[in-house]
Amino acid sequence: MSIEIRNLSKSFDAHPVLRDVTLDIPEGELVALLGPSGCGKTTLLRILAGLEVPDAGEVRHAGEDVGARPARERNVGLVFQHYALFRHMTVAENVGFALAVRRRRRAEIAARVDELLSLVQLDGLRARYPHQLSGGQRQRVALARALATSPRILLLDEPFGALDARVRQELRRWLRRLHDELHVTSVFVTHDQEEAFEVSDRVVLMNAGRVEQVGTPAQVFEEPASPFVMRFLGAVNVFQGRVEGNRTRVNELEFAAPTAGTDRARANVYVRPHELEVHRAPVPGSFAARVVRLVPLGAATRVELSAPGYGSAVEVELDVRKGEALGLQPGDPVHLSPRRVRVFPAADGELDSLTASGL
Ligand SMILES: Nc1ncnc2c1ncn2[C@@H]1O[C@H](COP(=O)(O)OP(=O)(O)OP(=O)(O)O)[C@@H](O)[C@H]1O
Repeated sequence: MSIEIRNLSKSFDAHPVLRDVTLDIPEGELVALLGPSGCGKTTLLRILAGLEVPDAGEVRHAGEDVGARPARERNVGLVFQHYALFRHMTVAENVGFALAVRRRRRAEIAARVDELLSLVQLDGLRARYPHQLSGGQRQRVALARALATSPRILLLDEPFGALDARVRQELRRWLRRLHDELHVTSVFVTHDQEEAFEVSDRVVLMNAGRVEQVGTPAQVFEEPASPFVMRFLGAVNVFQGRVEGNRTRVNELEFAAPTAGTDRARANVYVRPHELEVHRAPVPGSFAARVVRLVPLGAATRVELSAPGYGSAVEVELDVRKGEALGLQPGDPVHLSPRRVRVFPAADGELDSLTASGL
């Protein structure tokens, strides 16, 4: 079932938490709401579920305004980070609970529970109690329970947030495969970029109650719409520039002018660490730097450098073989050339915060 969100706003104690949020989620898509803590992801999810009432705006399911429908009539499945299972019930009883409440026939419940337990690959654990399960298994039971009534929409709020890194990774892949099988329209809240990218068809980046950008993982990473998106999606170097005509100048280097807000005299040039090339000798478009530290990261090496005029903490990520070929050592003089940059107008006050962070 598709979800259309129109101009949603919500405040708590006069503090705006959602500001004019508009979003379309097509039928069968898995969308991740991604953003820093407090940006309003959970509030948006709770409004979709009917657990919270917006101050303004509309939520439609397949075109129908569901504002007046209470949560139990919205046919949505919910999985929360700590959506505790019933402790005194077995796995099978937990999964069948919603059907028992609806007074479905015993045989029907048993068949559906079998089907769901096999779907979440927990057939063998049906007689166990929640305290006899691992955290990952519990969340799979919670998901099976949420799916019991065949909801048309699945809402997941940091479902793997309390699990350790390896289990999280396994469950992400598992959830993605499950979604490919079921195609239930799903909204997944996370503050973890990797998780959002791995699981979802599209990512909704939220910041301070607003939607900053919506796109596929590749789109938001490759074409960030704002400095916020650029900074939120991984490490980035920021060089302060001056806009001169249709160029942005950073010391001796020139880049394109920002596409929006060109009335501003200052712009920031953003370069991802893997998009900076390291050379032993100067090349056109390069600037001088000195290696401070090398950090092995497995398949890549992080090189930390200082570059007068560019910053005392410039970061480069090198493929490990390229790093070996260059044979870098702390103290080595090198030259850096950006392979790809994004240029955004500098916001008021941004210069100060960048200066404070060491640039
Ligand atoms: N019932 C409530 N009463 C008052 N303030 C609330 C309530 N629910 C949420 N808030 C506030 O609204 C803001 C947004 O909260 P929300 O839980 O939606 O953010 P979030 O992006 O999901 O954050 P997190 O990732 O930390 O869960 C926060 O400042 C929070 O303190």
